[in-house]
Amino acid sequence: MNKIKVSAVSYTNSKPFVYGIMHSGILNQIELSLDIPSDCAIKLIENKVDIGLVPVAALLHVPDYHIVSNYCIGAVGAVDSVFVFSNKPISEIKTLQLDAQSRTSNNLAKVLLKNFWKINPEFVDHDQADAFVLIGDRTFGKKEQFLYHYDLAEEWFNFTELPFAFAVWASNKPIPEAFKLAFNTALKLGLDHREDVLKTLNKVENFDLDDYLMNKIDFNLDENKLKAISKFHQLIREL
Ligand SMILES: C=C(O[C@@H]1C=C(C(=O)O)C=C[C@H]1O)C(=O)O
Repeated sequence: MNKIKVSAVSYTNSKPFVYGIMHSGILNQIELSLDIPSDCAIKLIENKVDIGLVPVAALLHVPDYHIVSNYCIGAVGAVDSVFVFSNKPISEIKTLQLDAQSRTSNNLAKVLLKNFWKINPEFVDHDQADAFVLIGDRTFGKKEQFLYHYDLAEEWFNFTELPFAFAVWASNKPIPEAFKLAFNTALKLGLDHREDVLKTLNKVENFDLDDYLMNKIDFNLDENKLKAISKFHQLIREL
């Protein structure tokens, strides 16, 4: 049988999933790659992989997508790794630089700027902007370096009273039920072993990795996160 090609996110938030895949029998049915989120998106859209831990904003560009797991990269309130950083308060921001590694958070910033903060900054492609979006491990320990930091999952919660899902496991074609079952069992194994995953990680200054993987990232793709995804998609379409 041909192996199922899977692209997972290369950030710390996905380490429990990768641990689960590496420590279960499913590994020999999979060709696994670890990619930055924007590459996960491109690979799924261009059919270079069958399944991706894909930024939810990119699902709008996958014609026939199927969510293949009840797990995700989400948060209920603050996530602690997706920010707009600035030395000005949000109301004074005139220019904003997006994060080239992101698909979801860039769109989330645009949605919140328009609908929640109700400002209309220019999106620029240089690092002299008043503010910038940054996601993933590159944000760890950086909060104190700026006068203002806006956690976008927390701001989404303030705006909608909903949790948020940044990335979901989705395929671009139907996937056999038996594989899906084994895949989800592997993901669960990883989540159940987060303490072991944490033991393998190097300490990060000014950042609580334990709190991040045990509390801040919410891995369950429940009803309210699905509701959030559909609201988010609608707001992206209206941008
Ligand atoms: C919470 C995060 O979620 C992520 C954010 C993504 C995005 O903005 O496109 C995609 C995948 C996730 O890794 C993070 O990376 O910090």
